[in-house]
Amino acid sequence: MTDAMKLVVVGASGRMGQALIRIIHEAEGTVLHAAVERPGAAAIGRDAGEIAGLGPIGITVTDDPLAAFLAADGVIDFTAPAASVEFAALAAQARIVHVIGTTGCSPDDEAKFEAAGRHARVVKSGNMSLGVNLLSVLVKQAAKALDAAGWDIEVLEMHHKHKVDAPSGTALLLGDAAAAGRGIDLADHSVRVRDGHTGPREQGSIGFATLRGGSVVGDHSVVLAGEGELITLSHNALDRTIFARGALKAALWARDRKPGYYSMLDVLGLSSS
Ligand SMILES: NC(=O)c1ccc[n+]([C@@H]2O[C@H](COP(=O)([O-])OP(=O)(O)OC[C@H]3O[C@@H](n4cnc5c(N)ncnc54)[C@H](O)[C@@H]3O)[C@@H](O)[C@H]2O)c1
Ligand SMILES: O=C(O)C1=N[C@H](C(=O)O)CCC1
Repeated sequence: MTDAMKLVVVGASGRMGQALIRIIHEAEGTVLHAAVERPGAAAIGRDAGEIAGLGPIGITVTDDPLAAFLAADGVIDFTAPAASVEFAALAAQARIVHVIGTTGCSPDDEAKFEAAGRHARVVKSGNMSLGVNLLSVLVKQAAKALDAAGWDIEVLEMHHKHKVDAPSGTALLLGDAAAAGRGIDLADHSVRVRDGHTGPREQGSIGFATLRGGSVVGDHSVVLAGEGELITLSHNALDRTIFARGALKAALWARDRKPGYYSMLDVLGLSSS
């Protein structure tokens, strides 16, 4: 029997960090090895279980990721772009699994994650849920089937008021799926803001609309708008545990892989769809 996978949660006192600590605590086959927060965070020195609402579990939150990664098998990272870049270098040094859920990363950050995949087993996705990844496959198929001359594609998203990046990682993932279906590059065809006298819609563009408010966990719709009819493909996240469960699945999947840069579609066996 293989030993339980020893996981580090970075960003331990964040919304996702707490959800991850709870999920790891109840899951079979994984154990919380360490919990890391940024220097100066109120959680440093506190018990990780207390922070996540479990009661004490004997893991003290630290601000020393290098020491935390040393004897670990993997790190799960839902933090911020600069922090994830730093963790990618450390995970590559330790040659462990690095599951990255952080969104809002720049192309330069993405290049660093890919480079880290030469030594670490990196899994990165803008959305770790099964539902959104399956939705992306459907969006790709729909965009392929419906020609750009007759069908316009718009991606809508709403998240809680604390979210700091836009469009969401999921919206971009769905936009990428639509672009892949059409055989185009999203960067050359996306319209991320409309304001003032915009003129008519450019044929073949993929538009984004962002809403922020309240405690919405994550709602996404891809609208395919034709003459006289609309197709809407949607996903509503009701609870953050869907992302935490997906991240855990990714860590366990990556444990026996060779070093590389993987997506959630690889984990779910949907990458050839
Ligand atoms: N891919 C997905 O499925 C998915 C799902 C949910 C959230 N997210 C993304 O995950 C990220 C975090 O979301 P959240 O709602 O938990 O945010 P949050 O602000 O509640 O938590 C982020 C945590 O990271 C910590 N952090 C920042 N820098 C750090 C550092 N250098 N070292 C250690 N900890 C550090 C912060 O102190 C904070 O506690 C965001 O980018 C969000 O978009 C992705
Ligand atoms: O709460 C967030 O922040 C979320 N971020 C991801 C995104 O940017 O798509 C996934 C949904 C929740």
